[in-house]
Order: sequence, then structure tokens, then C-alpha cells
Amino acid sequence: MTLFKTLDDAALQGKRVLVRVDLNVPMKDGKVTDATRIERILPTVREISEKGGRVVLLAHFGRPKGKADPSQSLAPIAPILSEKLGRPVGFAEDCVGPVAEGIVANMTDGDVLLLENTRFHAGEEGNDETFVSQLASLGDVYVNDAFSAAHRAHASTEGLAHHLPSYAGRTMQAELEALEKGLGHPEKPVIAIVGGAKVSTKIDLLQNLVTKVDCLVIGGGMANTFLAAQGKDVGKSLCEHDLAETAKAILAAAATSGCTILLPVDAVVAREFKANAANETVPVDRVPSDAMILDVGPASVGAIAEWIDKSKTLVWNGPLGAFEIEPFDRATMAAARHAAARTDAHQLVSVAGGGDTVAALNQASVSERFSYVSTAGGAFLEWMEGKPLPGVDALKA
Ligand SMILES: Nc1ncnc2c1ncn2[C@@H]1O[C@H](COP(=O)(O)OP(=O)(O)O)[C@@H](O)[C@H]1O
Ligand SMILES: O=C(OP(=O)(O)O)[C@H](O)COP(=O)(O)O
Repeated sequence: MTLFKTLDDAALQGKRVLVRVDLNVPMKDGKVTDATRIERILPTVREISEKGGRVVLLAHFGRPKGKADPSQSLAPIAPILSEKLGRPVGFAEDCVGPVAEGIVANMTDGDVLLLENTRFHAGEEGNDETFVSQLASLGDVYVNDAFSAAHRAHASTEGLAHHLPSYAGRTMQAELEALEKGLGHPEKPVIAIVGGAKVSTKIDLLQNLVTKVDCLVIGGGMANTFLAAQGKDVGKSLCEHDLAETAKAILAAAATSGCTILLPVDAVVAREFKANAANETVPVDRVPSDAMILDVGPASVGAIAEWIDKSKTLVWNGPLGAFEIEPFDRATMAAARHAAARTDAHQLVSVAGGGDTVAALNQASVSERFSYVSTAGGAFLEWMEGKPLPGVDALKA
């Protein structure tokens, strides 16, 4: 049952089509290190362009907090998108105002234009009416193809749907269909792995997630916050100490609902955040106060693998360590390969998502072996919880 309109329902010929996409791709030294999110939007962009629409792409990058920041510009993405599409992609140095208006006015049917980072304006995250109206003036039709940003009620992900005829893009459609198929009725036991660095924006999700899964593995920067809440010294690790009470409440909720929590028992620590930094593996209660945890250790990986073996379904968002720099990729690579092998053996349904998580699975060369890889991390976890996603709900309205 389709609850929203799709591109099948849209008249696109000659229309200015504002398309919200997620181009929040992993980057290192100004270079895109994983292009999955760019590749996933190609069907929607091609279809609109081929049907004679003028494709105006809206996206965010990073978290520039409402101010223009050249280090978080979308400009480097336009040539990559152009190469993958096989046609020119224009770029406008602002997403609203005279610059954007002038370039959009000169577009012809089938053209593709990328607008600068919507989060350079505070009105984006504030879902501010004036800003939404400025964006809406650039289009005749709105298409949301950014499932991975659908948990944000922002101007370009939610507000626009109330101003223009609105449709789901092909990726939005495909993500929702695939998640429903893979996780609509997950076979138990269900194991979830949550790691990564977005601790404050994802920790609240865990409160509910522990009531839905049989085992929750907490890794990455997220684990440090829990270890600190248990009174452990995590040294200079990425850690949000002010979330200690939230972490304790999640542990209590897990105990009540019978969810096993797997926190790291050992950790790989270093004093520098760089490739091949001198490092050692220590128990989590022996982290030197001048060091930081950059990966979970081998004993922790063993415990995770044992739980994966007991499980029928895996959901995973957030790497277990700083996988971009060797040797702190080991736990993430090992867990990814273990899950892939169980999936190959038809013992596990494995669903993973998130910009960096997808990059990590690609680095481990296992993406093709997982049951489904979503572009979404936080949005996918919220969908899994059954929480309303503002970006999807606005399309239904
Ligand atoms: N212990 C750690 N310390 C610092 N950064 C970490 C640690 N573990 C994981 N990370 C970082 O987390 C980032 C990914 O987090 P996040 O954005 O939440 O994931 P996703 O994009 O998959 O949703 C990666 O850049 C990785 O280096
Ligand atoms: O990368 C994203 O989410 P993810 O890290 O959960 O995969 C989305 O682009 C949302 O970004 P945000 O978490 O800064 O709102």
C-alpha cells in the first residue's frame, strides 16, 4: 500500500522540481571517501530530468549551525554527481535569494542544478516559514528522496511538503519498501549494534530500542559515554559526560525489558587520532587518563560475534571504532565480516545503515553480502522504533 504519491503520479515536463536528497557523504581531506549516497539518488535525478523536469537539488552537509562555512560546502559534490549522471550539473553558491533565483530562472528542461548547503541558513533546521517560502519560490513541485534525513523536521525535509505538490523519490520509496520487507516482522532473537560518533542525537533512541531487541551492542563513541556513566575513566575519549543520567536510564530500561547490553570489556587506546598511532589494548577499567579509546578490543569483538551467532536478525548503525584510520578499523571490519558470513549461511538477516556505516561495510567489502544496506542511520533506527518520521509523514499529509 502506497501512502504517499510517487514520481508515477507527478507531471514533471517543464516543471522546476525541488528534490531533497542526502549528500551528507563521508569526506576526508576534501575528497568523498564513499559515494553510496550520491549513487542512490541517480535514479530519481535521471527520471525527472528525462521526463523534462528541471532538477533543483537541495541537500545539507555536516552541521554548520546556520552559518556559511566553506569547509562544509557542497561545491565538491557537483562534479562527482555530474560524472556519475553523465551530464552537466550546475552549482549555485546559495540555496535561496538572488543567486539561486537567477540560476534557476535560466534553467531549461532536463537541466540539473545543485544548491549550496541548506544548513548555511538557520531557517533550515528551524523549519522557519520565511525560509521555507524562499525555498518554495524556486520550485513548482517538491520531491523528497532523502529517507536518511527524514527524521529531521527541517525546512527542506518537512516544511516544503506543506507548500508544494509533494512526491516521494525512488530512493525514499525503495528504502521504505526494503526496510518493511527486511524488518517489518523481524525474526527473534534480534541484535542491534549502535556505535559511531553522533552520541547526543542518537542516545535517546536507545531507550526505546532496548524494548524491541534482545541484545544491544554499544560501541564507538557511544560506548564511552556509557562507560563513563558507570564511573570508568575514559581519559580523553570522545564522550558526552553530561549524558550520564540518560545512559543510566537506558541501562535500567534494558534490565527491565530483558535486553542484554553488551558494552566493551576491552579497548584499543592511543594518544593521537591518526593512522598507525602507537596504541595498546587495555581492559576498559584501565584506560590511561591521557589516552583515548579508538576501537573496541578483541575480547569485546568475540562477545559480539557470539551474540550474532545466537541471533536471527541484526540491525546495525554506527561503527565500533574510528574505522577510517588503521588499525582502529579492526573491530568494525571483524564484526562486519562475521555478520556477512552468517548472512551467507542463511543464518541471519542483516540490515545496516548510516553514511559512515555504509562506508565501513564497503571498506570491509561486505555490503553486497548484507541482506540490506540503507543509506540511513538515525532515520532507520527511528523507523525501527516505530517513531513517526516527519519527512515521510509530511509526504502522506
Ligand atoms: N571511539 C571512537 N572515537 C572517535 N570517533 C569514533 C569512535 N568510534 C567511532 N567513531 C567515529 O564515528 C563516526 C561515525 O559515526 P556516525 O555518524 O554516528 O555513523 P553513521 O554515519 O553510520 O550514522 C566515524 O567517523 C568514526 O570514526
Ligand atoms: O548522515 C545522516 O545521518 P546518519 O549519520 O544517521 O546516517 C543524515 O544526513 C542526517 O544528518 P544529521 O544527523 O546531521 O541530521
